[in-house]
Amino acid sequence: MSANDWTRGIYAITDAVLLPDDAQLLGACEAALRGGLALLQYRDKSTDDVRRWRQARALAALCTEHGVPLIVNDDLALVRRLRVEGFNDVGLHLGQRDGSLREARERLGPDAIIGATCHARLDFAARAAADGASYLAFGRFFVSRTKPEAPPASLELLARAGRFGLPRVAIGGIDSDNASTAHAAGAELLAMVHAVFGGKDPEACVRELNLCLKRHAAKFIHRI
Ligand SMILES: Cc1ncc(COP(=O)(O)OP(=O)(O)O)c(N)n1
Ligand SMILES: Cc1nc(C(=O)O)sc1CCOP(=O)(O)O
Ligand SMILES: [Mg+2]
Repeated sequence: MSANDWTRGIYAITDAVLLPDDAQLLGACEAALRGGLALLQYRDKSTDDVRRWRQARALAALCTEHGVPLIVNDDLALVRRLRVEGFNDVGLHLGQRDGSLREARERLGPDAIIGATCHARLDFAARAAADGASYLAFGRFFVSRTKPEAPPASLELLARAGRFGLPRVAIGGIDSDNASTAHAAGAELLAMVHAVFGGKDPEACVRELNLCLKRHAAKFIHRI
């Protein structure tokens, strides 16, 4: 099991354009992990199965060293293969068109982390929660450089999504300027691609994001 609490904090997502080869991918992810991630997602939309397996396996080993769960985007078969190899902390993220969450839960068992994209829809969130999701992802909340075409969502949705009792992920254009706003609106996890992997220093960037969250939490505690 992972040593850290994965249910709150910074959730970094890889990008094959920003990190085009193994050395860049692993170097940037190791730096981000040193900065203090709650979760790392391997997101590679290519059909290069050999590369996807090699990279996912290397990331799973890296995440195990840091006690942070690796989440694989879209690909249940890849997650199952990694878990057979002993990477028991590897989980899955599914969008609305990525197959049945209920079936993924049956195949991966009760302990696997399985996340669901809910866009701006509480009905999607209700179904995902009933089907066994571990977290619910909403967005996009801001202008996204990685996925500008993702449907927009407004922050007030996050408070209403609290009724499901699952960690809420905010995604889409999150950065150090707006992270505390999304956190204040109810997101326990802040997912981002460009803010972490679009710059030169993922470690410093994740440290700064964690500081933003800490400062925000301290302000809140001070007020009550
Ligand atoms: C944490 C998180 N939230 C949302 C998504 C988007 O998933 P999806 O809608 O399936 O789109 P793709 O990422 O597959 O293009 C995500 N990957 N992670
Ligand atoms: C993969 C993805 N899904 C989104 C959604 O809204 O469902 S937004 C997004 C991209 C997030 O990247 P960035 O932090 O660079 O905006
Ligand atoms: Mg998907």
